[in-house]
Amino acid sequence: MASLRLEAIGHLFMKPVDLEIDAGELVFLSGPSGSGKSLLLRAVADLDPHQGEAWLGSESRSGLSPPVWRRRVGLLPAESFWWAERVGEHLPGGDAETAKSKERLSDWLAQLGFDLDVLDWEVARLSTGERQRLALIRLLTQNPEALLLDEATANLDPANRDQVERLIHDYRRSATAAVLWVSHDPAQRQRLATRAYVIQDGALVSEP
Ligand SMILES: Nc1ncnc2c1ncn2[C@@H]1O[C@H](COP(=O)(O)OP(=O)(O)OP(=O)(O)O)[C@@H](O)[C@H]1O
Repeated sequence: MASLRLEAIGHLFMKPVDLEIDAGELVFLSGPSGSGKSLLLRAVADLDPHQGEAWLGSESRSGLSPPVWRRRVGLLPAESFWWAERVGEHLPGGDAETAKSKERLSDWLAQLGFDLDVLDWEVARLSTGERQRLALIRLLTQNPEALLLDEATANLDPANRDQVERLIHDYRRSATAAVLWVSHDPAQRQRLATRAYVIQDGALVSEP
């Protein structure tokens, strides 16, 4: 239930950005390859050196420890990182037996086309699209209050893309989460967002 506010956030390739996303609002961000979209999300998540400050409601990022900030402002990177052998090891209560009693987790898995036995799968066998969908579920299990999504549907076919869009929509509504979504897809912007920005010459420009 908090807005996400960027105050003069800048990095090596970008002029400082001021942007406020209301609680429950979804804002799109696009721009040419290499224009600095991912670096901007990483700066907001405090993963790279940068200037400026970010706020979640009235709480500043610098007032919170980095792990707490990153749990509350969840980043879905374009390429997810997996550190354990099996999918379920990356999720709280992520073994198939416990997950049965976790209605939300099993619902999310079903919504994205997985049975509970996916939790026993080895990460090494996951396709790119499976990784992407499971990384989203992993992120949501941490109950983030705001989302930073880096091309969340880039590797998906239209049916899976629609399912992911729906899940993010439902989560945004139920958690009243502010969402900043990097996407190259103008049709996706038309479907989902009321406000969109593009990075041009290192600056954030509002799109009509
Ligand atoms: N660690 C780094 N050191 C130096 N340059 C970097 C580093 N990370 C990214 N860059 C450069 O910064 C620029 C912006 O990168 P970024 O990943 O933000 O682009 P992007 O807009 O997300 O592009 P794409 O749409 O292709 O994903 C690129 O030119 C990239 O090569």
